[in-house]
Amino acid sequence: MLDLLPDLFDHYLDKLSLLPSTFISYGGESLFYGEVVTVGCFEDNSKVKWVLSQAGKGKVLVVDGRGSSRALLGDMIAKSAVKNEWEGIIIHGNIRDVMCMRALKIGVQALGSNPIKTEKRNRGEINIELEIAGVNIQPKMWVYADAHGVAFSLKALDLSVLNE
Ligand SMILES: O=C([O-])CC(=O)C(=O)O
Repeated sequence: MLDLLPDLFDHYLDKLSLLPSTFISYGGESLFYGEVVTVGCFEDNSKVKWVLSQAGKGKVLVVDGRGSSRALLGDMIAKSAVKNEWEGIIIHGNIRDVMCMRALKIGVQALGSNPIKTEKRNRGEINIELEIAGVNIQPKMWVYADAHGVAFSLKALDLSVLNE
């Protein structure tokens, strides 16, 4: 299965909030979903690095870069996320090492790329409520992503109905 969002919206239109931003899929997996973990940060990806060094099976990290221009994710941090079994990473901001990302078995979506990394000064917050492009995002919500974009739901949706 490579397309998820069209069927998901056919079944669950009222339960989903689609992010209006245009994300680019950079990871080796274009379709991914899971329970939301959040980070909010500005020009400092210390918390992104720390969170992705923890166990992530069934989870997707959603990062609000709050208008940061420097890269909030690179290949080393993404490799650590793969090792720790994260399903995916969604960055409302930029990433780097974009060609390496394609080889990694993980979903990565971001607004764009920037070759310069941030300064790690341990600033930023983990598991806070985010407001991205008018969509309220809370930890433990569920997120679904594919080439069509990124959509959130309050609870996990039953995907078995999509094959009916
Ligand atoms: O360390 C960083 O900020 C980003 C990076 O280059 C990597 O993850 O490889």
